[in-house]
Amino acid sequence: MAEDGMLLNFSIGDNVIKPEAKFKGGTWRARLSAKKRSQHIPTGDGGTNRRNADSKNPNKIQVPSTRPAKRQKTNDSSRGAGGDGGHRSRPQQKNPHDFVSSLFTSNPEPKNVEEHKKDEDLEDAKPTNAPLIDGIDTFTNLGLSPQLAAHLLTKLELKAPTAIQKSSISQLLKEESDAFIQAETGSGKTLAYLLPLVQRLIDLSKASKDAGVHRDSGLFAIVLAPTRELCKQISVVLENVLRCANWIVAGTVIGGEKKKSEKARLRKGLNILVATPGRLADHLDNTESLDVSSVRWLVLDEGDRLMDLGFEEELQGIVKKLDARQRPSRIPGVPTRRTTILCSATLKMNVQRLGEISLKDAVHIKANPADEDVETRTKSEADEAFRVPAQLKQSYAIVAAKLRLVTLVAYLKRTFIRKGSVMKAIVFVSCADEVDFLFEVFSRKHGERGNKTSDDDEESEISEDEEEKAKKPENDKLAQHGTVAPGTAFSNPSNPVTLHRLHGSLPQHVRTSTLNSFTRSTTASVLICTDVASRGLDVPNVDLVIEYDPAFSADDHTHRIGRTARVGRDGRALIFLQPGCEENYVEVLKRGYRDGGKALTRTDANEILRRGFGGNTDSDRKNKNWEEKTTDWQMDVERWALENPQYLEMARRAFQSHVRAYATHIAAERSMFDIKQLHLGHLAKSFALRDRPGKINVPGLRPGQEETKKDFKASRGGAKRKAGDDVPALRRLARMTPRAR
Ligand SMILES: Nc1ncnc2c1ncn2[C@@H]1O[C@H](COP(=O)(O)OP(=O)(O)OP(=O)(O)O)[C@@H](O)[C@H]1O
Repeated sequence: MAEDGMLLNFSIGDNVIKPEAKFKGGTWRARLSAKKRSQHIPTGDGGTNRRNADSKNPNKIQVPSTRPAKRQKTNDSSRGAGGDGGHRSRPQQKNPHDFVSSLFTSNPEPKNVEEHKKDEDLEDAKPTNAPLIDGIDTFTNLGLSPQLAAHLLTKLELKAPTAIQKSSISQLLKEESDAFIQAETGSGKTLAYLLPLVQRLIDLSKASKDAGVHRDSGLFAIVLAPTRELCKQISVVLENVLRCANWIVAGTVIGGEKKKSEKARLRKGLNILVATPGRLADHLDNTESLDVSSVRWLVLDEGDRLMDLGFEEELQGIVKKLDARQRPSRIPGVPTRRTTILCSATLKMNVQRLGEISLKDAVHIKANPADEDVETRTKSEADEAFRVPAQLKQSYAIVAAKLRLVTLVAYLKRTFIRKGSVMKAIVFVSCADEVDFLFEVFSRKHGERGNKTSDDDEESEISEDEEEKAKKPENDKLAQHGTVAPGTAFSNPSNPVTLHRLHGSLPQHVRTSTLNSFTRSTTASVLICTDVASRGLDVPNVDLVIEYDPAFSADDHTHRIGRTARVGRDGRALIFLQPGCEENYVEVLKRGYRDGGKALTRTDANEILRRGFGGNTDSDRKNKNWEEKTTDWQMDVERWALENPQYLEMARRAFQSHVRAYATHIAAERSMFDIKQLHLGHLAKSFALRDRPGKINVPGLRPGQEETKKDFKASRGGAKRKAGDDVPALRRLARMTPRAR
């Protein structure tokens, strides 16, 4: 049943039916309280005592409430979990099971009622990031050597270039000018800059027959990327391409391993270096054997992100050192000036600032030169312009704060109901603590539960199946690290799902192996992660991206959903928005499409719950069984948290970090993600909390503002700034602990 425990307990005979007594005499107040006492309306101690007495009565029966419960009540606080910040005193409850769920009451309604377009009603849009299979455009036509083109075809199975590869290969092979490469996510931008680069080095080898190009010839190109994961990925693509020109040597310096081994690699000699800016800056200062005098190509992959993460100063330093140390090369054919290439799906005009550091008269390379020209649009239009692959089906669900967790689990249950329909899904959240919390909730073992639900017997089969799977040697280590586990919350006997978690606070080797495990997985898998996995990562077969917490900026959103619908494949994305100001974000989502957002649909939040927790029949719909089942699931998670102190602490931390992270949406979007509009009590419920944790150090919050401001100032003063922290103070604050990526 939906209610967890009793609403009213009373012994039969004494209390059930009683003739209504008449009260005469005394003041009206005395008459009223005598009447209330006779009707068992608890007043002060008397009520509590009666309840206690009744709870000991073996004849007690449970009577469901006829009145909808308005607010949750907890046994450990006088503050309402409804989150009104009030301090009304409530009778103390002795038992955590004496609790009334308010999951479906007092939820705000969406302000915009929109016509529901169904996914099936949408026409499939033609992919905009697929290879050009018209037969006219081939890698050889674009100027790549037959040897390299043959290698791409036979060894890497790349039959034709994508549109951005077509534009950039021809441009970068024939001209020395700096360039911005801007194209949708998953359109093959990595090869768009690597192929011309490798071709130029192959050409150099041919031009200098005597000396040839080998590892001692000098470092000719540096590729910088913001994260280690991305650097590793770029380096794998590069190694694969270089298998047809194995005299050209590439290497990485990205940190996370001993500097000594990186130094040894640099000393041996490299022709192409892939690096993170911080680590490269370090080696430029401290590693004598790193000779950059011959560097003629500098690529800044995810150039806008490099700016975002506050790498600006480091980049400026790197560029200055490259300029100062540049010397004429002894290898014939090496260009005299250095070419800088910036690359991203969301390159906007603000990146010109980065351009001013290092780019001169840069050419803007776009996938389709006939596309509307950025230069011809106004600055604000250009700033707003970001495109998502046309075949990507995006939807949004307006989900009330209290219903967020149950809606997520319902959606995932439904997604994985049948084997094979969805292979991999990524769930993005705003902070590391929330990743950890959701991972625990969704991989709960039965021993850790509170009360058993009727579904448990069915689920125990899944659990055994899943445990078998987790025994696989490759997952063993990760299971020990606690980053891979059976996703018990949405697995079913015919389709066990493996759960992964990833964020920036995990040790690097765990991050790498968790990501590898998810990438290589050939069975149903879910990755819960922060934005550490949003940029550039190329994981095959991601069918679905869920933005459980909206991204901190529209750009980040573009990159997140870009993990699906890559190189012409289909993909779906769902974003959770709360009723109220967040609904305005739909307009931002629409801007990502050329057609004004026809491929953007609204998914009904109740429908998600009904399909996840109930059935599809009309009677299911009518009798609202799904509401009870949903409430049971929620109550079960709440009990699990209540009964396990470490999980309760985890839930509280996740809630607090989430609220802090919420305050760090970019200024331009803060009116849509307004922290003052957050209903903290309701939100607590989606963290399995019956009461909202008391103190959250976020400026701008309603209760305890003075105290909050003090805390904010204190933490700002005392904060140690980490590399990669952002410039605005608020974002820095949020990154100190909660939003480690
Ligand atoms: N010409 C091609 N034909 C088929 N597949 C390709 C081609 N070029 C690249 N790919 C594949 O497309 C995938 C995406 O490439 P890549 O990661 O370079 O995209 P991207 O545009 O950089 O995406 P993001 O903006 O998300 O970083 C990779 O798996 C790559 O192997």
